[in-house]
Amino acid sequence: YFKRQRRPPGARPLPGPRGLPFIGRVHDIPSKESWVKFYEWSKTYGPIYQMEIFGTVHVWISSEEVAHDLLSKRATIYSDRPMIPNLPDNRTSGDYLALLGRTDTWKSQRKLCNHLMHASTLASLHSYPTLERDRFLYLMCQDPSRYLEWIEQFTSRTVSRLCWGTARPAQVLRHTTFGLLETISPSGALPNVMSFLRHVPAAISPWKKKESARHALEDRLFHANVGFVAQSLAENRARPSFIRTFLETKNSPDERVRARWGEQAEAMHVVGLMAIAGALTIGSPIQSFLLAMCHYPEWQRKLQDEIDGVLEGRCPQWEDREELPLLRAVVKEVIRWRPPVPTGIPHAIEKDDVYNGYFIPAGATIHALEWGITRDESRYPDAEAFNPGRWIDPSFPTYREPLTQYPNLSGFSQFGFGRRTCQGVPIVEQDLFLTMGGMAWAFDIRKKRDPATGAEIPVHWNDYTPLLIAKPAWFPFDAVPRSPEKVGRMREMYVAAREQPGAGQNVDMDISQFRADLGDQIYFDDVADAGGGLGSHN
Ligand code: HEM
Repeated sequence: YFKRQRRPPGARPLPGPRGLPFIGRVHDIPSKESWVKFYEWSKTYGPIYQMEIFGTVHVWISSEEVAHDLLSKRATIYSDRPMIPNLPDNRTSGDYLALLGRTDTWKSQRKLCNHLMHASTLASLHSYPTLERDRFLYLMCQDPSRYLEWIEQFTSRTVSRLCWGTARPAQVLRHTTFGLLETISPSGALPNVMSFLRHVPAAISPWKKKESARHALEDRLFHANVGFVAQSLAENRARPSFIRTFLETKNSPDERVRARWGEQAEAMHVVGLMAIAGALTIGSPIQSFLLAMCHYPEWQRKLQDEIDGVLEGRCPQWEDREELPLLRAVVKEVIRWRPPVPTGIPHAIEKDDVYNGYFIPAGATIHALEWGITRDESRYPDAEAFNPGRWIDPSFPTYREPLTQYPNLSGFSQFGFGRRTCQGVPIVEQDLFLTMGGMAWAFDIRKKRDPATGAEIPVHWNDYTPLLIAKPAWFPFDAVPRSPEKVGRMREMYVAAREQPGAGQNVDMDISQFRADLGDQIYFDDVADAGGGLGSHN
């Protein structure tokens, strides 16, 4: 009744599936691949529809145009974030930039993040993704069946180096970060599904206990990392990193520069969030690339032809990007075909609004359904098919020139909308170009064959994990080195990468306190590079 009273005259409620009293529409949302169900509803109710879940209005958008109309053009009221029941202070605590409400803390953290990303293109951080890619290729060559472990090591080590100049914190970072994913995912910890459970007192809530232990460990890790960089800087041996850039700015003789970027504690959280985002997300498209190569060998051949033709046997480097448009198209198409954040990261609306005659109430949670957006047939004909050609063939609506520059990931819908767009795109772009290009250069990825019958062992098509960042379930495949010379070259690249500063020669960060804490709960990859491991978190 009150909701009806708030609705301006003439405005209609958005269409959408009806819910049950009190609980709303939760009973038939599947726990796996919920985004497919949300997309199916969009075919019945249109590109924007709503449903209620435990009293909260959720609006689902599966059109890029509508998402831009609301989240970008009306960003003044659509840039807040909803409260996460299992992390109720997410909007105010300042710990996680991406989850903050539209507060002053969010504004200053976003500015700092921009500054660090910009400054990093000037500093010599670019060597880290290449070094880690070289290590990754060698490990893949040793044992491709453990690809989940190698990919997680690649993403967390690369981002650790970018953030703190050392790969040592990578495994502890993995441990804390995958716990956070469960804490914040709508289908993760139970209070996010049944929001009333957040009122269970901390003393008896298993979810609150688990989250508080995880958070305490993460806090210690981030303090230790910043302490390590500060000490290295004082001893004049700090390697390039986001935190080093920040600390150097704080040492500026100009008082205004010193004041501009806030306090060290804030930078610690901003850089911590960058590390979390990098460790969590980038593995998804790397895994989806392997899946795509199993299903679309013809695109693997075309990609190899491009790399072999242009580079004459060399492994792709970041400097080669202008000359490899098909590789950039593959990177973009993998993200379109299997969106890493299929349900998007929700925004919240701060004031009542009317859009095309439909009422959207203040406080509603707004989801840009990335899965639906990538299935729009008018923009992506034959959307279910993996077709990198759509980015480089002029007959497709997504084609854009010049091919030395396009396709690229900048402004891609899969990185969000308006004032909350993803700030990590340059890192993603480089990591994916190097790993996907490196794998196409090094291996023939293909379905395994049964040794007894010779028949192909089937690989799933779309079996993805259910959390906020979706990854394909493990599948068997062969990664056959394309020549003995390439095996030798991979070994050389691996050895060269190990000899770089930061791989154990210089004085490096001491993580023994975490080793003592976590014992064999996690695997410290500096102990034995290619052995051990407790399985990935996928
Ligand atoms: C494949 C990799 C990635 C994907 C698909 C991705 C996607 C997204 C999406 C969908 C959002 C939400 C946008 C919105 O609310 O409209 C987001 C936010 C964000 N991402 Fe990424 N991201 C990726 C990697 C990264 C990396 C490596 C970083 C590291 C710096 C990063 C930093 C951020 C930050 C800081 C935000 C929050 C912005 C804000 O709330 O103001 N992301 N990302």
